[in-house]
Amino acid sequence: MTPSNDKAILVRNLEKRFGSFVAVDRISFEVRKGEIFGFLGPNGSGKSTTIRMLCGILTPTAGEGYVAGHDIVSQPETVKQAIGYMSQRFSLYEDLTPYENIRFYLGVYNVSPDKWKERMAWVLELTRLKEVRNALTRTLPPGWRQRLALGCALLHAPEILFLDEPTSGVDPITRRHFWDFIRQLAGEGITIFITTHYMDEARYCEKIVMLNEGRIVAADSPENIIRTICPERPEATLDDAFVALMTGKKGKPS
Ligand SMILES: Nc1ncnc2c1ncn2[C@@H]1O[C@H](COP(=O)(O)OP(=O)(O)OP(=O)(O)O)[C@@H](O)[C@H]1O
Repeated sequence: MTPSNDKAILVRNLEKRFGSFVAVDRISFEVRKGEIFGFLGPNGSGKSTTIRMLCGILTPTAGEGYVAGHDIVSQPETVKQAIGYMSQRFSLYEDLTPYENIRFYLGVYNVSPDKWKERMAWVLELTRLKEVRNALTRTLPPGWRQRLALGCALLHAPEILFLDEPTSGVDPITRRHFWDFIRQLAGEGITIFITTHYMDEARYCEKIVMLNEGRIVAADSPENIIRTICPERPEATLDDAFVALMTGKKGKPS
């Protein structure tokens, strides 16, 4: 298998075992460049394990994967340079200021020092945090900290952004603003790979892969998944389709 030009991510028969336990069971999927791609599944279904393999920090036990054209097994370091990653916990130093957090991540991502000033200004502008750049991060509202974490993940101008449950614990308005931001980034050509437990926001994804017990149980647009899984229920939601797929019950009228 070789990566093609319009694919940001290409995965074939990817597997991860921990001893005899199969956490990710030979999954295959593709993500187009600039796509907003949703990776959904219940707790323990293998989402984070897959993300860790795609980010080059966990070695698969079998299968292949290419991220931004780089082999996740033989080129994990180049993969890391091409991606941004934001976790549920935002990974910020709460006792540092936004300015100091950004300064820290410029070093982590190996951004060349002659670009620091320009990237710092760019990120403070993008995240609308210029006015509070010298306040303590822990004093900022969750939505602002979320923007800061997202900005830090973008400092090295990655081609692909991995967002692992980025909206956990933030209110619905902040979530909506966050999604406006995500769409803006995708519009600029950045590929978005996102996991979420909120089905209302998964509807914003152009394509979704649903995972259960390490296996792919659905892969399509949200609309097509709903139509296929709940064919007799025109009012069905993605939530209904998700529950039907995870419990093995057909999406019939109750
Ligand atoms: N290092 C490890 N050693 C053994 N088992 C592991 C290890 N990492 C993950 N697992 C197991 O693999 C399975 C998949 O875990 P994973 O964290 O990928 O799920 P997830 O879909 O991301 O769940 P969540 O939504 O709760 O984050 C779980 O049963 C987990 O206990």
